[in-house]
Amino acid sequence: MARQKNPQQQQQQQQQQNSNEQQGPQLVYYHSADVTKYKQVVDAVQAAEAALGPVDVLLCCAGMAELGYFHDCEPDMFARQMSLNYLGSLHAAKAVYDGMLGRNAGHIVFVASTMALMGLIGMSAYAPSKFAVRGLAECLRNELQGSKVCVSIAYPADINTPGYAKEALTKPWETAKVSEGVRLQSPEVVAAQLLRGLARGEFLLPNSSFLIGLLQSITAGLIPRRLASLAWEALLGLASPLICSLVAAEHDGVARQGAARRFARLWAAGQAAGQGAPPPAE
Ligand SMILES: CCCCCCCCCCCCCCCC(=O)[C@@H](N)CO
Repeated sequence: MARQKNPQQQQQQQQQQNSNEQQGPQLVYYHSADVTKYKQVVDAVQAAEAALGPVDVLLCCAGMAELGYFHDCEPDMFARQMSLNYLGSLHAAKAVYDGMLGRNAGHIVFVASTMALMGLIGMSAYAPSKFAVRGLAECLRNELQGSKVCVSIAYPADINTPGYAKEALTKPWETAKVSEGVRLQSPEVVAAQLLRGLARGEFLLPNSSFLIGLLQSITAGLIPRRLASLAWEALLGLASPLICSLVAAEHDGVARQGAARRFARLWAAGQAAGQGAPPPAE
């Protein structure tokens, strides 16, 4: 947890900011916590606020991806993903929310994923946990109208981190193949892009991948737009049904290629039990 200046309150805090800079280097405080446990998150926020003062910007970026074919995933895995990726973000937001409203200042930033905008083979536990983060962010965005607390969300694609290396170990080849279409991003580039959007106070943060930026525009939904985005989206709207059909057809083609191998065990079991139709020929 690091304390950052709230872009919306820049002017108000400029004086304090200046005096902070005069006093010396930026202060950094950390306190590790398991975000799946609400009490631990509350304790971490309290400790951080005691050390540095009230939270101006909350960045909810704790998360992890557990990938695999739906039939290989234990029911517990779905609960774990919801607990970490969704409830983890919820707990952090909840822990700072009343304080931010009390001060009528603050910024809550959710780091979701491209997988909050679309579904993909191998992502049946992970994607819904990120869709849930989007749902929460959109609810809070609307609910916070009339206050000076604001909400933003980012939908980054694959980022080159230790977590990414770890998820590769269980990533179905179809998932890997489809993800190849979007370049692996460096954490620095993603973070810099996110901060640029934050400084502009936008709900939908910009994406460092052009393609995912397009997907963000196409799937932006019921949120307000700037005039410039309206014009761009209206144009894009003409082409997007075609673009989406082509991309989906590409993804479905990859999934079909793997079906015989992916479902071999289940189909064999069905046939052995005398229930199954023979697997469709390729
Ligand atoms: C205009 C439309 C273009 C659409 C192109 C879509 C291509 C799909 C790319 C999937 C990328 C996967 C990102 C997952 C990131 C993540 O959170 C992972 N680290 C978790 O596994």
